[in-house]
Amino acid sequence: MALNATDRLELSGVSLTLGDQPVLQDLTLATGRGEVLVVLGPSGCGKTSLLRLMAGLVEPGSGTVALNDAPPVPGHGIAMMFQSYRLLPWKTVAANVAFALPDLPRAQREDRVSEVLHLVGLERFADRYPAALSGGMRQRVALARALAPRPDFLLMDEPFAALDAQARELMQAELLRLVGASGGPGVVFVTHSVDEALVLGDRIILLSPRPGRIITDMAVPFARRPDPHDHPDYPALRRTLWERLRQAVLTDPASDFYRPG
Ligand SMILES: Nc1ncnc2c1ncn2[C@@H]1O[C@H](COP(=O)(O)OP(=O)(O)OP(=O)(O)O)[C@@H](O)[C@H]1O
Repeated sequence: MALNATDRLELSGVSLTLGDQPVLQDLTLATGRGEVLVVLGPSGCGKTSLLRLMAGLVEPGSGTVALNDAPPVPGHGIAMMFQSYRLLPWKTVAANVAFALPDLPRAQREDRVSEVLHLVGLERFADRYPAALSGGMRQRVALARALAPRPDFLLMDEPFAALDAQARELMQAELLRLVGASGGPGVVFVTHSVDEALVLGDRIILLSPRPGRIITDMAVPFARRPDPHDHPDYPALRRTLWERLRQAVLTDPASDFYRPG
């Protein structure tokens, strides 16, 4: 996929230690607006820490992180989404989305809120409270809130992991539709699921157990196709990723699965 040269998120030789734990080691990668980069890896390998580095919430111990050639500043050009919806229960859907646009004059803010609620199909629910919505709908509100300030990049930390299978599939399709639209952000999407990685990713990086290193960086040959599961390359790629994940976990001395000898 051709990356947009003007909106780039780049890591160069990045390592991170938290407390006395080396968490990430020598990561070099670049992504751009319009790409869905999936980060796959075993538990505790540093996936969330990688997103926090990209958002400017932590600084690397060595190496550099750059959003459009400058260190990322929290809240500028980057939005985050998590497994928990993090909605304010005492505010309506519209007010939750508006919360992401504190600097816009009121009329413009209302227009933008309507626009993004329309994008995610929730315009009829603008006056409801989160408690009255299903999990999938709440996650749509969180997506609308993340997209409202038109971020260059959307960093997503297992955002659909708590949804039931059907809602998860709908949200995956929704995300690809929104990213595919012109002006859609670049996405860095963390998941434990090989299938989710293959359905969503233009590119997949696989991290080793902690300290996380990139052990695979692959383009997905059927990215953005309808019905990716039916593509002839799907089973082989799925097997390859599973095998690499399994090997990484089995050879990790810190893993519960490690069996010496
Ligand atoms: N503030 C901290 N101090 C020390 N260690 C930390 C700190 N924050 C995270 N860690 C450790 O760093 C490692 C990476 O954590 P991180 O949450 O980035 O991994 P992850 O791949 O997202 O995990 P999971 O898949 O379980 O969500 C973990 O072993 C965690 O215990």
